[in-house]
Amino acid sequence: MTHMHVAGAIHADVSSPGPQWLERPADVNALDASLWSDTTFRGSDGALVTGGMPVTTALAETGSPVYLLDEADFRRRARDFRTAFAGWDVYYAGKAFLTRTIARWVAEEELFLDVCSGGELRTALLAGFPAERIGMHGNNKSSDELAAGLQAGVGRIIVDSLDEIGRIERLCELHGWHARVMVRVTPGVEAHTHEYIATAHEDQKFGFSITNGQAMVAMVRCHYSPQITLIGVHSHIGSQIFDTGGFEVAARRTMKLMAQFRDATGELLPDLDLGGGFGIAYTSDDSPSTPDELSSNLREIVALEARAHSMPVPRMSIEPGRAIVGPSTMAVYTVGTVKPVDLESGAQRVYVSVDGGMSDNIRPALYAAEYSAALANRASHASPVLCRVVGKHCEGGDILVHDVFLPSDIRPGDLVAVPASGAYSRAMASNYNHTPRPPVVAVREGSLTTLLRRETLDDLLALDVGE
Ligand SMILES: Cc1ncc(COP(=O)(O)O)c(C=O)c1O
Ligand SMILES: N[C@@H](CCCC[NH3+])C(=O)O
Repeated sequence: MTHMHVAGAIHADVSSPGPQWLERPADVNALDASLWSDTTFRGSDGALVTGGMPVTTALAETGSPVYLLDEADFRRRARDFRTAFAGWDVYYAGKAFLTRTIARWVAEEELFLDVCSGGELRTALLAGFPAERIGMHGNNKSSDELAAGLQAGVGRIIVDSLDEIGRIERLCELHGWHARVMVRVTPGVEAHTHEYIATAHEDQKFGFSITNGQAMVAMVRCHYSPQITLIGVHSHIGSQIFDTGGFEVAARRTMKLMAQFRDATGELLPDLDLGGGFGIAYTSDDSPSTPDELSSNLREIVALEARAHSMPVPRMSIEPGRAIVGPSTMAVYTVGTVKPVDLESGAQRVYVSVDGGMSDNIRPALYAAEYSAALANRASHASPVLCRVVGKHCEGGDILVHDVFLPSDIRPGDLVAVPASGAYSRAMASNYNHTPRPPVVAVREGSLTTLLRRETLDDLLALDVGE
């Protein structure tokens, strides 16, 4: 069955039912609280409110598109991890999103910080983040990056190759520095997540394999190095993981390795880090665990394994990134065009093009990540229609939200907000099609603080030093 269209008209009554997991909402204006930050709700005039401010007011100030970060929500999630994991060290994973202000909040909330590049390290140090509370990651840290970390006195470097261990030794010897090191191991876990973000199976770039003996080789090498103090073992199984089974296997294998190391060398390593990767809700179909649930699961597993190997429970740490910053932030875009298309089934889908896209959120294109969205500047009495929110880039896969029901009267000039956009969106943004990257603005109690300003075309053109 095909339909005749008046330009732009939407046949709401024949909209596709959407994918199975996506229910046609009874009320298209309702927000699923599990997807939005703590302070977000639909105000009495129909516009979304976040951090005590209508998004329409925020956008009048910031321009579009923008990432609005709910500061109270970010701090609350950081605190929830710290409280639930009391006695463990919680490292905020800066790769998810890091600015100087964020580093300051992380310090104020008494978390530690995981950085994975010289740029993240510099950002943290510029913010005055205490170096001894920083852990430094990376599978190919340059000598310059290692030197910056060693000179600053970072609390630990998580080593990922024998080449890196050699590099650290040479730097320490040359400058009289000393390194506190953890060995990143690959426990051979198949984490249930997208293959690009699973990091504990054998055939990938991170870590030393426990199975083939490389992990023990690296540990022994560090143990006997005069420039290095080996403090423990690190495992990170992947990201956006819901099932604690993977952590259980990782804890079992890493603690067995620590026991074998003790038996071989007589030294009991004090530290074990189980990494980050705790999943969040991007759509109503996702049901993540709370920090309390994660904590009691992990504590139980670790206590069990410690007993099994007659060792004390190590000094434990974790590295959540997404679970702290992801839900705190919504991306807000302005609708530019609305175009209904007919599907083979005879149903219809509406393509809603916005003023951002894969340059500010690559995750749907890269990992087939699902998101949700809502009309943000007003409420609507129109019936829900199946939409696809797409960007403005010259790429068919430039999709922000594959499937979402929005009101059928959605039109150019409307604002669309995408929740759970705080992690790995702006942090992974590019300038594809010479697109300046959007700002990130914190909202709290009705006032705005810019964390990252909007990039301008002049910023981009300044890089182009040709004639
Ligand atoms: C070593 C390490 N720690 C922590 C994280 C943070 O992961 P997430 O943001 O999923 O918690 C990552 C990213 O996957 C990582 O590679
Ligand atoms: N960037 C990934 C997560 C992996 C990042 C850290 N190892 C994502 O957006 O889901």
